[in-house]
Amino acid sequence: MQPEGSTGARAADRVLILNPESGSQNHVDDVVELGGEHGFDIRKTEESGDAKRLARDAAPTADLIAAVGGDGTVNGVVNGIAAADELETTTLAVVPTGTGNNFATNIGIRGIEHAFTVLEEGRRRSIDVGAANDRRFVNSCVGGITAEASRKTTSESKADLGVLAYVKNTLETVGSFDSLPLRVETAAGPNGRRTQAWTGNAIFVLIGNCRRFTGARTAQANVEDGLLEVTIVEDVPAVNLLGEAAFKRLFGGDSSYIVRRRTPSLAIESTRDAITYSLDGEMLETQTLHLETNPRTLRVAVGDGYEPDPDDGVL
Ligand SMILES: Nc1ncnc2c1ncn2[C@@H]1O[C@H](COP(=O)(O)OP(=O)(O)OP(=O)(O)O)[C@@H](O)[C@H]1O
Repeated sequence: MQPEGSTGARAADRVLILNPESGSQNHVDDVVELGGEHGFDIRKTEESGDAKRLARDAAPTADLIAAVGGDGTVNGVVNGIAAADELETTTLAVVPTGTGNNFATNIGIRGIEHAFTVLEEGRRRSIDVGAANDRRFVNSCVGGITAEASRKTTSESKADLGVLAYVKNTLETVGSFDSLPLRVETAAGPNGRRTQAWTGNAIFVLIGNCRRFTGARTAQANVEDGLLEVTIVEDVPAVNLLGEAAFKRLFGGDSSYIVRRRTPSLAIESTRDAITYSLDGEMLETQTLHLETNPRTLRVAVGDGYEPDPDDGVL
């Protein structure tokens, strides 16, 4: 049986992986119609894990895979393409139908129709992919967010703060904060940067591939430099975190609670319990995490607004 939206001959070349439950869930008809017009074989996710499985199955024959959903769906699709070992031969397109859509925004995709224009006419760029133990991420990996706070974060807050919305919600919903006793070791990097170790109590550790953590939603990092942007939020007295302005100040340039590093790889060891990490919004619990970038390994269709190096990126 041909899957819904299939156009036969080109079906295996172009596969669209659609999460019908993402965002406000009213995008399905529009996407199925546009996908059909653009020659996509359409496969819908039915439960957690499907985006990865469908992408892994499609990648060996597909030239172009469109991930339709939010950051979690993009994450699943990228993990699936990686599991098939097809990162360098399959192009990823993103059709943003999630609530946050951080990654889509960073690569210059403005909406559903625009995404289809971009996948036909847009530039292709090869961007860095983050690896965290055996999983991949494109945007960010954040330790210290609770799974419950992550689930309860509103779309308005995500639209305002991006992934920092989860951090803010964790601060607001967790009564007494247990800080994370960590050892963070960053590898030697360019410009004479040497291996460095940081040991102490943190409340969050944030690693950005596509994203840096300055408090502004649009703080895109250079995604083609082979480096991860590491932000450690040191144990802060709770009183310093009250209110929106205080929260944004915490991540500001002159914050005394922030340690920043840029590195091609790092290891984070919790000296107590396992920590919950959010990889593009998908959870992972572990005591030891090894992170690295695979420089310029994911081919992505990008919009005109995408800038590989949004600023000189000096931290
Ligand atoms: N058919 C489905 N039913 C229920 N959950 C699903 C289904 N398909 C995928 N999922 C789950 O949806 C989540 C991904 O949602 P996604 O992140 O793409 O959208 P979102 O949360 O609305 O947007 P964003 O992450 O950008 O805020 C994953 O955790 C996945 O397990």
